[in-house]
Amino acid sequence: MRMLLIHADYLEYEVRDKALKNPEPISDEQKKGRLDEVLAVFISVEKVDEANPDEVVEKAIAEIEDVAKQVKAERIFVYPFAHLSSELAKPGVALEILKKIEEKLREKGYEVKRAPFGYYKAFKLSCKGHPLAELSRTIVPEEGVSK
Ligand SMILES: NCC(=O)N[C@H]1[C@@H](O)[C@H](n2cnc3c(N)ncnc32)O[C@@H]1CO
Repeated sequence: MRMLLIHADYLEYEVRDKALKNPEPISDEQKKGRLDEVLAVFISVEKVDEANPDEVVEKAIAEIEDVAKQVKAERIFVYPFAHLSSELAKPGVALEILKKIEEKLREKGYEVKRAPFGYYKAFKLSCKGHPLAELSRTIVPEEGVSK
């Protein structure tokens, strides 16, 4: 799994077109979304993650929470982003992993939104620009090392 974490004044998106034949079904309300004072987490789920999805979810949560605490972010935007890797996991597995990350972060008390899966989306992002505002992490299952 590859993650790009951006601490932002806001992130807003608007769904444009389908990027998959069968994208995630969404309500009209989910076609647009915005969070202010947010840690935006752009995530590419990778083929290697298919070996142990639950472990990858746990490691991702740990990394995201570590950064959220450092930048004092209470809101997290989980953003499916297929552009951080050339070894992408199958859509079905990727969506399940992203949903679990969303659910577990919410259980930990964060306000969480997840952008719709399987669509092209317009988005606006206002990065805060402080030293910890732009970070990346790589997560692999089993003995993998998070960077
Ligand atoms: N920016 C627009 C976009 O990325 N759209 C992507 C994601 O929403 C989603 N997607 C498919 N596979 C994956 C994956 N392995 N990891 C994350 N998202 C995925 O499906 C779209 C087409 O790849």
